Formats: sequence, structure tokens, C-alpha cells
Amino acid sequence: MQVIETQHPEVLLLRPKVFGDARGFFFESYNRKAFAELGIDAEFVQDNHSRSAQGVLRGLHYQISQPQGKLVRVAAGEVFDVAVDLRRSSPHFGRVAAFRLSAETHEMAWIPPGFAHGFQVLSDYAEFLYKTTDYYAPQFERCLLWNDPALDIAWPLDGASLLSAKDQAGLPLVECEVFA
Ligand SMILES: Cc1cn([C@H]2C[C@H](O)[C@@H](COP(=O)(O)OP(=O)(O)O[C@H]3O[C@H](C)C(=O)[C@H](O)[C@H]3O)O2)c(=O)[nH]c1=O
Repeated sequence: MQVIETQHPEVLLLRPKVFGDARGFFFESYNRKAFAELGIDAEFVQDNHSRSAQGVLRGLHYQISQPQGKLVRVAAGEVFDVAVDLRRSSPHFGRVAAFRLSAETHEMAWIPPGFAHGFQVLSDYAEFLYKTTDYYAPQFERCLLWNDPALDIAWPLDGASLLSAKDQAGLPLVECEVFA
């Protein structure tokens, strides 16, 4: 597993060793011991899988209680993935880490608890898979406005063709509940 830096020291892009042969490919998408050796000693309790059409933007979501660390990857297509540090005590509070994830590169990203997360689909469609370190708790879910000017996120596609009502109602960072 190769670790690639992002704009944020705690958000890690992970490039797995991929075994290709005439049949196709194989790679370990998660290995507790190997990840612990990388410093990602997280215990995952939930796996999620979503499919979205091109232009769909999901996010930027976080749970103010039961915050979720996320190991994210794309099984089909390509997305522009974004994480924002919402920990007021962090020297990188408000910092954005953004990168592309695709089925072609098999790259994954580790996003620790305390970050808002979202993505925009760049391909015709994308299948997005991720593990979380705590359970879904809708009562604690909050939404950071995807196009908050203070974040200056360079989303590759203009606007968002499909946003949930929840995401359209996201709050700018200055109005968001954040972590200590
Ligand atoms: C997240 C989640 C959702 N749901 C149900 C609730 C809704 O009836 C339906 C769609 O939920 P939502 O529109 O919140 O799904 P996304 O917009 O993909 O939300 C995710 O988007 C960004 C990318 C994230 O990082 C979060 O993990 C997550 O909030 O699935 C569940 O049953 N369990 C869950 O863990």
C-alpha cells in the first residue's frame, strides 16, 4: 500500500497493490493489520454503497455526535472527493483536501472523524463504497454547504445537476456546528 499526501496531513490517499492477470485484477481493499501499520488503527462498523449519475454531488456531510471516520473508494466511474477539517482545535481547521478517486486507479482515501465529506460524480455514473467507524445517526447528521465561498472548493463540474434537498440547505462554515 502506497500512501500519497493530500492538502491535509491527516487525510491520506492510499494506493493498494493490485494483482492483475489474464482474468482481471485482485487487491485487498481493507486489511486491519496493514492499515494499523500505516497508522490507521480504526475499527469499522458499517459498509456503505451508493450509485450516482454524472454531476450528482453528495455532501458535505458529518455527524456532530458519533463522528464517522471513513475509508472511501470508487468501484465504478470517477468522483471528485472532498474532506473539510471541522475540528476547531485543529491547526488545519477549515482546510479542504480534494482529490479524484476512480475505479481505474483503485485508490482509496482515509478521512478521520471530525471532517465533513462529500463528492461530485465526474463519469457517466459512479459506484461509491465506504466503511465507517461509527454507525449512521441521522439525528446527529449536519451538512456543510458544498459551495460555501469560504471553502473555495474547485468542483470540476459547474454547479450540481442533482443535489438532495438536505444538501441544498447546507450551512456555510461560519454557521455550522463544529467539533471541539
Ligand atoms: C448515510 C446513510 C443513509 N441512509 C439512508 C437515509 C436515506 O433514506 C438514504 C439516503 O441517505 P443520504 O441522502 O443521506 O445519502 P448520501 O447523500 O449518500 O449521504 C452520504 O453522503 C456523503 C458522501 C457521506 O460522506 C455520508 O457518509 C453520507 O451522509 O439512505 C442509511 O440508511 N444509512 C446511512 O448510513
